Amino acid sequence: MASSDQSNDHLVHSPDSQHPANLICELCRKFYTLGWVTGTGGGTSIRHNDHLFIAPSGVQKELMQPTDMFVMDFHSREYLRRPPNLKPSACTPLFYAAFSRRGAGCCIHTHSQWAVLVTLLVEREFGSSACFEIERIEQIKGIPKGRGDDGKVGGMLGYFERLRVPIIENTAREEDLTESLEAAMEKYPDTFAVLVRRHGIYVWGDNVQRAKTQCESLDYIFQLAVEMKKLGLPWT
Ligand SMILES: CSC[C@@H](O)[C@@H](O)C(=O)COP(=O)(O)O
Ligand SMILES: [Zn+2]
Repeated sequence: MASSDQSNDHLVHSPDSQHPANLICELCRKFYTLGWVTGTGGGTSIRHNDHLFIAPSGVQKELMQPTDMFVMDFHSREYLRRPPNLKPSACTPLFYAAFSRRGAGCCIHTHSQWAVLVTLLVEREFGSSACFEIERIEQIKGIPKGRGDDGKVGGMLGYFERLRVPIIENTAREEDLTESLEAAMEKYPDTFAVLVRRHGIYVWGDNVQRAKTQCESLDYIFQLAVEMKKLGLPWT
């Protein structure tokens, strides 16, 4: 992309609070108060039509401005807008996997301590991927069941159904998680989230509202699961 395209400011300037560049900043401010994007970790990306809105790497995510956002073309994967002196989030290939493989409209990455603790409570399984499983908790109904053959979300999990969230092993560099995240998506076609051991979680949804509420439901369930484990109560 020509360097003149770096100043495509119209892509991120909008008085509309629901514009992706504005929303990412607002969401990250909220997520910071929850401990989800502390110390520059974590982040959020939104797809709007063929534009992907991506935050910079290594910045305080709760202080970002709309003009800090990168904009990538979904099909060519070229940057239509690159703020000077910033690098795109290292999570970009993982966000891209959610957009391209799952048709997501938003993907959230948190470093929530509840997500990290849950990954420490599930044994690493030799030769097969590990998975967090829980059932008979009301908040499970905040998580979608998966997609039908038509590609549409097939309703929410029921109270008596089991929530499964695959866990992948962490890597030294965020980008290097991409292959195992994609493998977990293949193995668990119904999942809307993947935990990363000792690191956090990626949660995606058809749109911002769904990704956010699913992430909130999961975080609530993880906190509960950690407390249940301390009390010796079974998850399933
Ligand atoms: C506290 S550094 C965390 C990063 O290495 C990474 O895990 C992360 O979630 C954020 O990456 P970033 O490139 O800043 O968007
Ligand atoms: Zn991370």
